[in-house]
Formats: sequence, C-alpha cells, structure tokens
Amino acid sequence: MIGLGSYGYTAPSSKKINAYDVPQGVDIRGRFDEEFAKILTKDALQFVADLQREFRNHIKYAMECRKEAKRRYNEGALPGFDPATRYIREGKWTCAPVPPAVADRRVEITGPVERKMIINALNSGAKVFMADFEDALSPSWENLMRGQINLKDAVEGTITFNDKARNRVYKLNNEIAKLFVRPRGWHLPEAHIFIDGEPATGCLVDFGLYFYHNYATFRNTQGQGFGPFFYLPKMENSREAKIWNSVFEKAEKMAGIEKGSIRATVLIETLPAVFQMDEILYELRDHSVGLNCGRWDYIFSYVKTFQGHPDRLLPDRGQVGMTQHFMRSYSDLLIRTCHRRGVHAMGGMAAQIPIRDDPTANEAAFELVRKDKQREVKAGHDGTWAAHPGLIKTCMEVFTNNMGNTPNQIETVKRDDASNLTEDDLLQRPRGVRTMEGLRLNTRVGIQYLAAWLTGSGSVPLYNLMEDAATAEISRVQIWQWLKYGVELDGDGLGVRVNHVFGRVVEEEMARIEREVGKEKFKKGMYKEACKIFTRQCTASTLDDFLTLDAYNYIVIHHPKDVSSKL
Ligand SMILES: CC(=O)SCCNC(=O)CCNC(=O)[C@H](O)C(C)(C)COP(=O)(O)OP(=O)(O)OC[C@H]1O[C@@H](n2cnc3c(N)ncnc32)[C@H](O)[C@@H]1OP(=O)(O)O
Ligand SMILES: O=CC(=O)O
Ligand SMILES: [Mg+2]
Repeated sequence: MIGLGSYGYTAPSSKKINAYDVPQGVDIRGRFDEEFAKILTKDALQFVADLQREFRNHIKYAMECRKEAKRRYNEGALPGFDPATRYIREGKWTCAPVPPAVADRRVEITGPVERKMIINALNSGAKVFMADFEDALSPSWENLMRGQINLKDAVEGTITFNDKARNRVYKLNNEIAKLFVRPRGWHLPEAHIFIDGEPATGCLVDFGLYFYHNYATFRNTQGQGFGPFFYLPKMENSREAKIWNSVFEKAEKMAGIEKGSIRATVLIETLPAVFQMDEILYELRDHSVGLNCGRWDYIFSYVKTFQGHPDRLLPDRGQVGMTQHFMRSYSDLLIRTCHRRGVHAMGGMAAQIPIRDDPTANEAAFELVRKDKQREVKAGHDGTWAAHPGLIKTCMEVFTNNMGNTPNQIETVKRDDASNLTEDDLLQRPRGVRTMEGLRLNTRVGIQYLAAWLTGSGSVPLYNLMEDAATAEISRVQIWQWLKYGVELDGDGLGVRVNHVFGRVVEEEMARIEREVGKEKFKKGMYKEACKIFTRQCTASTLDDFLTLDAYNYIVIHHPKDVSSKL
C-alpha cells in the first residue's frame, strides 16, 4: 500500500510519483518529502506498526482508567496511596544500577527538537540534553519529521546548521551533552500516520522512529553500551509505566540488544502519580534512571484532579512555587523514593530566562534560579533542569558547590525523614491570593502561547519567562476553575467576581497584546484564533483534559483526499 503526502502526487505526464513506501496497513497522510522518506522507511514504519498493534489495547485501557479515576475525583474522592500495592512500597528492591554514562546529570538542558537549538544544547556544557517532542514542541508534521532528521544527524555527529543571516555555521563540539529524548504523552494521537485505519499513538511514533534509526550508533558513541535514553511524560498510574516497560522490551528484542539497555526517567508531573512513585519505578526497574519533578504539569494536574472540588482553588499562578507545602512534600518524597531504589531524583525547571536589556532584572532572575537550585541540591536532588544555555553556569556552580566531585547524591542523601510524609502533606491546599493582575496575566500568556503553538513554536519567551505547554495549561485551567466557581478576586482589594469581568479582560488583553507585538505581527499571527480556542476552553462547562488536544486539530494537514483515488 502506498501513502501519499499532499505534495506527493506528481502529474502523470512527468511519470514520477513521489510516495512513501509503507508496510501493509500503514497510511501516511502528511506531506511527502524526500528527507522525511529517509526517516519513514518501510522497516521503521513496520516497527512503529508492530508497537501500535501490540500495545493499542493496553493504551486504550489505560486511558479508560484515567477517565474512571477522573470520575471518582469529580465525585469528591481524593487521590492517595493504593493499599493493593503496599507490598511494592514496603518491599526491599532496587532498580538496575545506573549506567556509568549518565551517573552525573547535575545539569540538564531541555529544548524542542529544533536544529539550531539541538546543536546549542549539546554544546552548552550541560551534562544532559533532553530533546523534546512534548511540552516544548508544537507537534506539526513538519516539526516532528524535521525533529527526527535532526536527532539522527545529532546522534551520527554530523548535524550542522548554517545561519545565513548571521553568516554563522553551527556544528558539534568535541564534548557534548548526553542525549535523552522525550516522546509525547500517551493521550496524543499522530493524525498524519494511520495504522489499520486509526491514527497512530503519538509517543509510539516518536519513540519508534527515533529508536529504530539511532539505537546502534547511540550505544556505540554516547551510551557506553547502554541506551538510548528517554524521558517519559505525564503518566498517572504505574500501569502506564508497565506499558512503557513492555515497549522497551519489545524494542530491545527487535534490536537484539540486552534487556535493560534502554533507560528512562519518568516525570512525576501528575498529582495521582505522586502516590505511585514506587510502583512506577518497580514496573520500570530494569529500565529506570530515576524520576523528575515536572513541577509545571504537576501544578496543572493539581487543578485538573480537583476540578470538582471548589474548596481547593489555586491562588495566582505566580504564587504556586516549590516552597508551597504540597510542592515541597512532593519533591522530598520523590528524592526519598528514588534514592531508596538506587536511581536519580531530578529537580525541575525554573521558568526564569536571561533578560538581555535590563541588568537589574537579569540579576534578579538569576538570583531566583540560584535559590531554586540551592533548595533542590540541599534537599538531595541529583541534578536539575535549565531552560536556557545562559543558565547552565549558574546551575552548575550551585550543584558543584554542594556535591563536589561526587556524580550524584543517591548514596549520600537518603531523606528517610520524608517517609513520614502523608497524603495530607501531598495534597495540602496552596496558600495565597487571587488578583485581577493574575487573571490578566493568565489570559495574556495563554493566548500568546497558543498563538505561537498554532504557528509552530512550542516554547516561547513571554514577559521574561519560559512558557511551554505545561505552563500555559496552568493559565488555562486556573481561569476555568475561577470561572466555574465564580471566584472573587480578593488579593487586590477590588473584590470583583471573575465571571463579571472575564469578557472585558479578554478584550483588553487582546488590545494590549496587539500593542505589544505590533499591528503587523498581530495581523499575520494567529492571535484571534488562539483567543477563540483559549476562551472557549476557559468557559467550557466541562474541563477539556488538554489544551493541545483541541488545538491539535488546527495543525493537522492531510494531503488532499482525492489524491489516492486519482491514481
Ligand atoms: C515545563 C517543561 O516541560 S520545561 C521543558 C520544556 N521547555 C523547554 O525546553 C524550554 C526551553 N527553552 C526555550 O525554548 C528557549 O530558551 C526560550 C523559548 C524560553 C527562549 O528562547 P529565545 O528567546 O530564543 O532565547 P534567546 O534569544 O535568549 O537565545 C539565545 C541563544 O540561546 C539559544 N537557546 C535558547 N534556549 C535554548 C535551549 N533551551 N537549548 C538550546 N539553545 C537554546 C538560542 O537558540 C540562541 O542561540 P544563538 O545565539 O546561537 O542564536
Ligand atoms: O515537564 C516538565 C514540567 O514541569 O511540566
Ligand atoms: Mg511537563
């Protein structure tokens, strides 16, 4: 069977048909490109199709379980530790030893799978680069396929980028960061690849194509016999980790490499998952290199999990930091859990980025990052995330000043005190106030982020902070929650109800965005569409699970329907 891209059909007179050569049951509906075809080979697609066929029912079941859990939380239940898996939490087991290649992960830079950024990130001096198909990437066909090409070139060491405007050629240094890849979450489809008549699962496409093309080279050049390495996002329950473990085993078998070669760090970034950390590590115990505090999605998940609980409304987004009791408890328990099981407890991302045109504000931003990293390393984290190459030195200094030459703190900081943390600690209501400025900022950031996402950028600087899908989600669900429960903005003495002002706030913030970005950019950009999608989601009677699921429909571009039938 042949799948055609939108530009894949060449008129019969030219006698040339450009098409992806696909295995039985696979249909490519994204644009044809000769470079993409080097990634979408028949064998690689066969591997993705094998994964899809073996795991699709497991994934569907896991997504149904998420819905069932949501129903229970909406009826008033609270997430908590599962009595049925107490034996795992109390058992004396450990994960497989950490591979030497990634023992030291004190600073990890993250970024989308964009060509120049990949080179900059690998050269940044960070120990690890997490290349992102997830929060930081708008998953258009072009971005995904180019991302795969870029990663293949990076693993092969041949990646270059020619910035003609600046007359600068980018290439890899001799010493580069170790590469981790973060595929999309389980919930996201890949609408440009159909398998047996259904869209493929996004993360199996990301994982499958990357693994297929790179495992051999990666293990030789980067992994010292291990790898490839992954980050796994947005899981809610250990049954989802079990699926990943089986995916890894199948991949290892296909490749003829030893079980336990592939390693992954799971982001604990949903509220239900904090009660499943041992269970997640247990399922992945042959393939784990730790857990990471994905703080931004975690805050988003707090709101989502408690969408039916009017007594748990969040204060302004800016006030929900890592020093709130529930956030600190989550980080402490994560460290204790990981170190008890012999793996890394990774910290998270401070949202501040360098501010070029204001030295005072820049120093203040660096100071916030410094403090955040100091808190992390002193608590016992083994490493942290940096959003920008300009922050690596600062993060590195903090971790090295505290850890010296030891590669991590797995053996030295056990945090047994955190074993006393209770469900109440992990769920404690965040303290703070809600303000008009908080509402305005959420609106302005949410709309601008979505406008960027719709035009291909999944991570952007806004008001001197890094914004990505996770931070934008907080803005969205916070407004939804405040509207749903008719919240009064109590923090600035105005005492107005959000419902009474939201319409006006949207209009005023759109006007402000237009002023800030300029009329030309505003007209050319997708701000109006973004505003429509964002406000629709904020005012929906039922909370959408993900901002990007609905928005994804706007970036799917299928080839014309009649192309195949013309042949
Ligand atoms: C919640 C989470 O999931 S966090 C993880 C997901 N989020 C991310 O990964 C965000 C990563 N960071 C970024 O995308 C960017 O830093 C942004 C969008 C926040 C800011 O980007 P910009 O405004 O372009 O940064 P700026 O103009 O200061 O960049 C300066 C240089 O650093 C490079 N750079 C900036 N951030 C990164 C990065 N994360 N990785 C590699 N290079 C980077 C730029 O490419 C640019 O390179 P150049 O000088 O060779 O042209
Ligand atoms: O992925 C990281 C997060 O904070 O969300
Ligand atoms: Mg996240």
